[in-house]
Amino acid sequence: MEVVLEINELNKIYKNGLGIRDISLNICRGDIFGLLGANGSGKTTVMKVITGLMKADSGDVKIFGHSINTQYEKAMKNVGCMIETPESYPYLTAYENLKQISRYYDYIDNIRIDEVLDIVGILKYKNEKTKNFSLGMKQRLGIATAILSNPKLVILDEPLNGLDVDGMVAMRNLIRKLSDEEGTTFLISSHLIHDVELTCNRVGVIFNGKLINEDYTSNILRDYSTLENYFISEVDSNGRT
Ligand SMILES: Nc1ncnc2c1ncn2[C@@H]1O[C@H](COP(=O)(O)OP(=O)(O)OP(=O)(O)O)[C@@H](O)[C@H]1O
Repeated sequence: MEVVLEINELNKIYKNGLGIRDISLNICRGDIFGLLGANGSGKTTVMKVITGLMKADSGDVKIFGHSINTQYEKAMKNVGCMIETPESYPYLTAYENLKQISRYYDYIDNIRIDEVLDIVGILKYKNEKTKNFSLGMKQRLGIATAILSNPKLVILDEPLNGLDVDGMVAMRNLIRKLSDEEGTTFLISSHLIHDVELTCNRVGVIFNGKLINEDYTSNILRDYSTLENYFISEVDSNGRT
């Protein structure tokens, strides 16, 4: 199986002693990997380091075989991401925001912009300035931005934040469709366990900055009635305080 994302012994400790320790993980083509963890467990830090927004203290990350330390542009060429709260130009419309992004690529036309706005359910707000967008609409625009260039690896930090039920179901369907039909690989962080159970084929549990376990969702659900029970059991056996 083609390894898309290879994380080797990644460490990033902030001055206050918090951060992530010894994270190693391989994610393969077509995987929808859910990184589950409580608030402050280290999910965003992992994603920031993987995408080069923050430099690791040690360790390496390879994306499509290219190290983010030594071949950053090649590594990130086929990556789309949304880390923390998505930002946009508030005085531009949704369309104009995506048009700005499209200028980095020579193959994104107006049809593709409409297509992604439609996919995330905000086509009807195409010509609205984003300063008037609700949290859920901003989140949808962030996801549209992440998938605009048809990336092969999509990294989404808490993609369901602020989405209503329809939005959550639509996002889940979109992720699964891209994975099934295009072989798109996803790394998603979330603390919404039920949604991870329904969306992800693999799950990793991060606790106090360490990846304490990871497995296929189907294996987990063979041993536990719900992913929540697995999560609680893993965290308890790793010394919840
Ligand atoms: N710049 C920083 N300086 C110091 N500590 C930080 C910094 N950024 C994050 N932390 C701490 O590192 C730990 C991991 O934070 P991180 O944001 O990665 O967690 P998270 O799992 O994404 O949390 P959440 O679900 O609340 O977004 C937390 O305890 C946080 O307080």
